[in-house]
Amino acid sequence: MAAPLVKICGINDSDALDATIRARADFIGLVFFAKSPRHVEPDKAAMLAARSAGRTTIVGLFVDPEPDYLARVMASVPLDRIQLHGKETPAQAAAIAARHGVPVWKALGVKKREDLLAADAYAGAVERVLFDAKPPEGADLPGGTGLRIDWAILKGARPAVPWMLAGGLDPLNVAEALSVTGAPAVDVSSGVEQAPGVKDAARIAAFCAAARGA
Ligand SMILES: O=C(O)c1ccccc1N[C@@H]1O[C@H](COP(=O)(O)O)[C@@H](O)[C@H]1O
Repeated sequence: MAAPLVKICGINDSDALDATIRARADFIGLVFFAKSPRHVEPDKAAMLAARSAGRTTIVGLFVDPEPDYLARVMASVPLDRIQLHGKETPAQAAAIAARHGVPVWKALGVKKREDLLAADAYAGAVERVLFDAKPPEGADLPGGTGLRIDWAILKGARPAVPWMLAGGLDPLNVAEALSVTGAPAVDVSSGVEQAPGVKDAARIAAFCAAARGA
């Protein structure tokens, strides 16, 4: 089986970026959501993108973005992918991809097996869906919380769109998560931090190694 693709999300400073590039992560995520402890302003994001100098693929994470805000970020930060982590419909996701000429990923909250069916509606609209744990009702953050999906739900899952596993992954559990679910790609944020919004270089390296060794 091919090595899984790895995304490290919530990169917000040069040290974290450099650690992620050293660990050869396939994707880095920049969070554009003011309520997140990982939020980056567009000018800082542009600096991080320039520093990465094409050595990784940059994913911009948005939650139900206002069109003007998304356009402002896209004008100053060379994002390779747009990840939508709110309640965006397939039509909205397709419109964002068309308007900005960038493939879109759509995060879907999963608590039970039927939740996986939501992926099918995004076929043709997005490049990839991202299965994340469903946040509790009324939660401030729709992701980046360390909550985990019951991986057994994903056993044998064959969504109509390429997919990625997220939610509560860390260096110690990612190999088991991959082995139970067969996920082709994984995404982590809080599991490679020493405090909310503060990435840990050793945990980033350990996560990438564990995912590739799985
Ligand atoms: O990382 C954030 O702060 C964030 C904010 C709003 C929506 C999503 C966010 N992160 C994404 O959430 C999942 C799971 O994160 P974790 O590993 O459980 O902390 C992941 O896809 C992040 O990209």
